[in-house]
Amino acid sequence: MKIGIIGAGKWGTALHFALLQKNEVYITSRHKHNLTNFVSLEEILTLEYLILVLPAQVIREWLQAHPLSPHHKVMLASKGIDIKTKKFLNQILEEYLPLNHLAFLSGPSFAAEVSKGLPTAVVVNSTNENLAKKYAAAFPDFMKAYISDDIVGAEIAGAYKNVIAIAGGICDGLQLGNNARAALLARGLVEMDRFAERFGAKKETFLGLSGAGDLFLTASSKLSRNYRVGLGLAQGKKVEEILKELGEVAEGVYTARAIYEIAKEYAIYTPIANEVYRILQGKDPKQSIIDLLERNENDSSNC
Ligand SMILES: NC(=O)C1=CN([C@@H]2O[C@H](COP(=O)(O)OP(=O)(O)OC[C@H]3O[C@@H](n4cnc5c(N)ncnc54)[C@H](O)[C@@H]3O)[C@@H](O)[C@H]2O)C=CC1
Ligand SMILES: O=C(CO)COP(=O)(O)O
Repeated sequence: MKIGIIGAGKWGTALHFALLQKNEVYITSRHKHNLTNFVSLEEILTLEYLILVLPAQVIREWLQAHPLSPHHKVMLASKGIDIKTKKFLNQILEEYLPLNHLAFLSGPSFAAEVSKGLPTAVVVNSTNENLAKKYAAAFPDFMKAYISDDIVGAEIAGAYKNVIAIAGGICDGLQLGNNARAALLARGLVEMDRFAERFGAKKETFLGLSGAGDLFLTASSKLSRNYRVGLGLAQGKKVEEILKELGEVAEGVYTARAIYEIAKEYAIYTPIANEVYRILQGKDPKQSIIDLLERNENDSSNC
């Protein structure tokens, strides 16, 4: 299969390494990289099967500047929610290509481990089963690719887990212990599912790789940029300083605001995401812990 990857950050280059095992893979980025088959964007756009791996907050402007053609098929590998429009990334891509030309990649997949060829499981989500199978078949033997049609669930799970991962970093940074982290991840998963089901997502998506799998991976490891943001916040650092030190994208910082605003508009109970948003705005993380431990009549569901 000939594949064109757009974006040569950590995840784009990891996918380039992995997919080269079984495919003819080309890659492009706004800056030149010394990678096999690094070509111009113009050359990439002559290919039919593409993978878009840019930070979520630039996807919309990138698509506006580089309109895709009707023959393109795109698998989006980014995770986030556009804060300007409050749209999920599948909603944005559907403005540029028909749904049956789109697939969305989700699941527990640190680029650093994929680049080492370590065993990884992902999910290719599409309403077009044949397209999902085609992209899934492109993955190498060390990456097991499942398929699903729950695009909304996968998109929300992949975005929301980054916000809970920031909370996980805060929890460990404050040395609150294993009991606290377990409670946080369990209640975070319930919150992710509660939010997503309002937009038609399937509960089973949150019990699988896209939800629980990616959440447990990201919210407990220093390999996660979002978890490391949480560690910095627990040390009292400002988010601007943390992101400067990080030098890479931490999607949860933007997704937290998107979820906070969407949840307010739709009256969805999202206590953990709300506290992460408030901490990013300067609230003392220790006060957030106190507030989250307070009983609330909304807490009874899905214990
Ligand atoms: N790193 C990882 O382990 C994983 C990342 N992802 C997702 O993949 C997406 C990309 O993440 P990473 O590659 O890790 O980020 P990164 O920070 O390593 O790289 C981002 C890339 O996007 C490029 N870029 C930034 N602004 C741009 C613009 N306006 N136009 C064109 N290119 C631009 C940068 O030059 C850089 O090459 C994110 O949504 C992330 O959540 C998903 C799974 C794993
Ligand atoms: O999405 C990821 C793993 O599945 C990467 O997480 P971070 O963006 O927090 O590094």
